[in-house]
Amino acid sequence: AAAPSSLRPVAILSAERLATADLVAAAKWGTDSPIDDPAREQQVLDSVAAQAEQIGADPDEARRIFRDQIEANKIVQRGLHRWWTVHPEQAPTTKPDLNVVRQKINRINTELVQALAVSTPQRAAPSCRPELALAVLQVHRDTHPDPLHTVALARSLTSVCES
Ligand SMILES: O=C(O)C(=O)C[C@]1(C(=O)O)C=C[C@@H](O)C=C1
Repeated sequence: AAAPSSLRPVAILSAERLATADLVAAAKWGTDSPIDDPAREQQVLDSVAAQAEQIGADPDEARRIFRDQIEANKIVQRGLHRWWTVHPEQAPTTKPDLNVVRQKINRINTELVQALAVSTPQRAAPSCRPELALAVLQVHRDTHPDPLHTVALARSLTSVCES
């Protein structure tokens, strides 16, 4: 069997980050908090750029990749809010604490910055796209995401391969 790809943790952590979108969507559902929170996005981007720099990775690349992660998160949140608008009986009945969810997102962000740094050579290689596609298929097989999360996972990874 082939050696496990260093891109696999990147795909797994991206899927874990997307799973938090369900919690964020539930936290914001029925409140005045909009899905788009530019101040929080800036905080996330500044933080991952600083963490990347600290471990000798490219901070601008971290910003680029996490912009995609955030866009993907919003795809899931918007999709769920639309779904719950049409099917109110399926809307969540308990509201997670957004600050607690953000602490979880922060932890995943740190792990993802590290996984991206480890996979720098693989991300620069011509084999990145097929390797990443395989990693996504493996995550898909292991986690059985719904179509919304599948689409969003692809969106979250668009800048991971450097060429
Ligand atoms: O923390 C939030 O409020 C989120 O919705 C999560 C998140 C993210 O992916 O980090 C996504 C959209 C917001 O604009 C800010 C941040």
